Amino acid sequence: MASALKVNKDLVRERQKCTFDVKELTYIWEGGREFTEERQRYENIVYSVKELQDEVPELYLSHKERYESSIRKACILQRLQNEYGKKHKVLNTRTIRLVGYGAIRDISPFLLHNGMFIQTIEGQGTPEQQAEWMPKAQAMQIIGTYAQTELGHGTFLRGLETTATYDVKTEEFILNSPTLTSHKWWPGGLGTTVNHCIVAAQLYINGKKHGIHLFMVQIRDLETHMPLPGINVGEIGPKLGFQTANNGFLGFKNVRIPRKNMLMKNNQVLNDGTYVKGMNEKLTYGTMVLVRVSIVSDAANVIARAATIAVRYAAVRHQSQLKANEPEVQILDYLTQQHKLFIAIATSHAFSTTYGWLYKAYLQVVEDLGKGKQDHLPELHALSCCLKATCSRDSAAIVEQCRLACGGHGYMASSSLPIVYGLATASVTYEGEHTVLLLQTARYLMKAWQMALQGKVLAPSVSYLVDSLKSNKQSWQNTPEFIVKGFQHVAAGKIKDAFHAIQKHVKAGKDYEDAWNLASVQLIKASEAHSRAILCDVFWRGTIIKSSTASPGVAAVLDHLVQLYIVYWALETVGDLLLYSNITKEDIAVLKVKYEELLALIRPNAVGLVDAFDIRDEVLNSTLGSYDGRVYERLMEEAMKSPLNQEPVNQSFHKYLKPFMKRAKL
Ligand SMILES: CCCCCCCCCCCCCCCCCCCCCC(=O)SCCNC(=O)CCNC(=O)[C@H](O)C(C)(C)COP(=O)(O)OP(=O)(O)OC[C@H]1O[C@@H](n2cnc3c(N)ncnc32)[C@H](O)[C@@H]1OP(=O)(O)O
Ligand SMILES: Cc1cc2nc3c(=O)[nH]c(=O)nc-3n(C[C@H](O)[C@H](O)[C@H](O)COP(=O)(O)OP(=O)(O)OC[C@H]3O[C@@H](n4cnc5c(N)ncnc54)[C@H](O)[C@@H]3O)c2cc1C
Repeated sequence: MASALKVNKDLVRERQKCTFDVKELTYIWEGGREFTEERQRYENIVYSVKELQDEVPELYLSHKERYESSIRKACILQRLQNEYGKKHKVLNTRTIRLVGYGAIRDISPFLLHNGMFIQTIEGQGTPEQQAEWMPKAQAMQIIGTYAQTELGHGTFLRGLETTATYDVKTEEFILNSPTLTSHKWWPGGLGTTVNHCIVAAQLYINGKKHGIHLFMVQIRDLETHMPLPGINVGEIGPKLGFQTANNGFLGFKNVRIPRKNMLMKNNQVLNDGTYVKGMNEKLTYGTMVLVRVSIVSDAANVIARAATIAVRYAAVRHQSQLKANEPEVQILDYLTQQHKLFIAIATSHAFSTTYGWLYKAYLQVVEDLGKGKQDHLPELHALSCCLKATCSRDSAAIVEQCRLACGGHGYMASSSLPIVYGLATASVTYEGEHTVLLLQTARYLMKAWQMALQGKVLAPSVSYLVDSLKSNKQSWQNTPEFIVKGFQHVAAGKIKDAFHAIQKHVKAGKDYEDAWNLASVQLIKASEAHSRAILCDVFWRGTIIKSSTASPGVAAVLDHLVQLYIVYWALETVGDLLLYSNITKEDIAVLKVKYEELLALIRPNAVGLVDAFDIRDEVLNSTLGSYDGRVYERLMEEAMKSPLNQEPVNQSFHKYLKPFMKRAKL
């Protein structure tokens, strides 16, 4: 943090106004004091390494230079992380990712190694396979990625075209990419970084197709890094964001791998080619479930970054007068600005709380699966799909809202908001495209509704459907509990409507699949409403638990945030509430007043709330959002780093402009 002397006076004043203990909220936000202190300890190590500091801002480097710089830094970070793990304890993935941003600025080319390759060996490998590959992968003697998506298919996994054909004679699989569209396309690190891949391919034994399975494949020589025979590998080029993720393509021509390289925790292929089916074929998709759960946490973190930048900037920035002859006001004092930004703070807390709840459910399912029980797997799949979809989409919308809330300067790359948006919007697509995942949940919701009609016991996350089947005669109350119930009524109403829409099309003679497609806009709306009901319910209940041990000051701000989140969404979806619940026009008028009161209550704590996210300047990397609020000085300092400002006259003047002007005179 900058010394108090240099801090912008508006920020000093804002911090003096704060009514709660910022540190205490940081500990709550991060899941406990020990996590915060660990992260801070690791940050102090990482950010004191001179080699990780940029001489030239990353954005002025070429595509190739940026990649080389990110690899150099990723190697240093990995070494620091390993050393830290040996000396203290293994760092959690959130800390690794967060601190990594402060050095690499964009995505590490090792993200997929650390985020999916290792997890897949762990989740899909037999104990023998884990014993062979885990130590090497953890020590980075082998570097890998998760290569599933192809040019032709990302969503429809059953349509993947890469083949793995078992050769009984040699006890090997032969990998092939039979078409252009079967080439792997997108995997992070695949371009020029990794030497191993987990490859998703269609398994064939004696001409019979057994569907998608995962295979460990070495693609580059460990000494020379040259692609191995039969491997066609490269990088896919620049994208909207993720520039240093080193996404790549990959094709196979008769590449042979030993039988033991198929990940066989679930399904197996024996020496003689006998295929042994596992407990549930969808367990092959297990890593994706874990990453979808993690994306809820990622969404919370990405919003926290954008909110920190935008709120601090709004405290420093003065523009226009509220009253004539009075000084220009801090833009944070405009109610519309508070409306744009405070929901960002509240949403970050909502997602963080929901992640804690979802991750616990994930761990429970993993434990159950270990005992051969898979009862809660469909519920987890449904929850992870709709929450990943909703949280990633909301995060992209909120980051963009924060950027717009910074006016013109939010468009500057040096604000960091464009790069943060690039991260957020990518997550809407990767790990299961938004609409597609909402439809997966809708499939579950349709079954749940059918079960509710049959009077069967429902899983906890959909048990509200039973209540909504009973007629709801209670009058509306403007309490958080009641509004959450209102969201559940909305979700149940939309689920019911979508269900009836399908039935109507089926009765009219359509196949179920066509009826599904015809009802699919309603189906995604039902899924979204279900997500919102879950988010509000979990956030509300989670906050009560957190507040019960917090100091009064912190408990009060947590209460303001959760109420703001719930009331905001009630007002955003007021039409739905009018349709599906007992809310009245008068209740809505009361909610509008309540919302404005909450904005006023949060206003004095706005800067304190984003300070409590405790995001270091290195991670923010923003001219607008740094702790000291030296916005204008930093904008000018960063502009001066432009290569175009390193010489008084650029050569293009003599080469093009001057001759052009001369010709123009004639
Ligand atoms: C400096 C620091 C260093 C770094 C440090 C790093 C530190 C570590 C970082 C830590 C980590 C942070 C990570 C964040 C960022 C990660 C970035 C990731 C990048 C992106 C990666 C990717 O982007 S990687 C590819 C993802 N690509 C998909 O995401 C495909 C979607 N496509 C499907 O996933 C299937 O295609 C789709 C649609 C289900 C249909 O699958 P299908 O056709 O086979 O199935 P059907 O639809 O027919 O469904 C038949 C029945 O299966 C049920 N079911 C389906 N799936 C199920 C499942 N998973 N579990 C249970 N049940 C399932 C379903 O519910 C039905 O059940 P029922 O019959 O009872 O109704
Ligand atoms: C930054 C980034 C990193 C990535 N990293 C990896 C990686 O490391 N490894 C990897 O394997 N993959 C990776 N991917 C690929 C990613 O997982 C896929 O792009 C994603 O799953 C979406 O699939 P798709 O591209 O085939 O989209 P498509 O399915 O072609 O989507 C196009 C449109 O079609 C619609 N659509 C498709 N199917 C349906 C349906 N059934 N019903 C209704 N609408 C439908 C979608 O809603 C969307 O609007 C990455 C992608 C990105 C952007």
